[in-house]
Amino acid sequence: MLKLEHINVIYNEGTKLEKRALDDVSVHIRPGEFVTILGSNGAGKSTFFNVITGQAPTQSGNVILDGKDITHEKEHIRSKTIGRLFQNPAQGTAAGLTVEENLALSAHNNASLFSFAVKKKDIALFQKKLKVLNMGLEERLKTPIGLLSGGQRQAVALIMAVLNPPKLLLLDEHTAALDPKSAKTILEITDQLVRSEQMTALMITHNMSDALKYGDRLLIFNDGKITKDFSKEEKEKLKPADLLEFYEV
Ligand SMILES: Nc1ncnc2c1ncn2[C@@H]1O[C@H](COP(=O)(O)OP(=O)(O)OP(=O)(O)O)[C@@H](O)[C@H]1O
Repeated sequence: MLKLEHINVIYNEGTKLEKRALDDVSVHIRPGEFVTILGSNGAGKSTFFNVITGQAPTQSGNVILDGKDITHEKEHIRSKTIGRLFQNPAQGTAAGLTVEENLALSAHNNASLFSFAVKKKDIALFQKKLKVLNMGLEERLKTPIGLLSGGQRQAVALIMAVLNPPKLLLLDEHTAALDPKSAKTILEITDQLVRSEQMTALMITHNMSDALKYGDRLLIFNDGKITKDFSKEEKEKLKPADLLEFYEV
């Protein structure tokens, strides 16, 4: 589904600030896999996502999505098939627009300046999708999204990301800024949506329990490399404390 072959990313090459963020990374993600990703700060996890979305320049290597080499494809083209959620829900939503206008933007694929115009038939769909969250957000379609709490806003961002299910969903510490209860709710819904829409998803987290509980494969990054690749069966035998030894300090 997604293949990265011998990816190298070096920032500030040839200067004192040179940093090899990804060091000959190769990995094959199979269709429908839900992969969790752990690693210390600076290990290269976000750069890995940035290479997939086209936001990080690669020195060498190839990115192949569904058999197509997208290494040189522009970010805005890739964003049509690759969805991404960030730690800060503000990054995925427009504060000045209402909940329904934000959803309309996603539903109409940001196709024009007026994509946020809400059509009558949209309303029923948005209410149905928001109801799944069990947060009462289906009653708040006319609320400016900036007035929602972080957890509520991230929940809407999640629905926006899967309204037209992407081929690949990248979750970049998307619950890290939320309180434990909201984080749990968002993770449960994420898991449910990934499964029901049969999406391929990659999720970066710093929470070892979540990395073991969710998904069916676990990758561990260290110093620009994938140093561990646990299958579902291997993952099921691990406890959070077992993972500490795989972190380099
Ligand atoms: N645009 C950039 N310019 C220069 N260096 C960068 C840039 N982006 C990342 N780096 C460096 O590349 C390395 C990998 O960073 P990256 O953000 O991918 O790590 P990470 O595993 O996502 O870390 P964290 O868990 O802290 O988010 C770090 O040393 C970082 O400082």
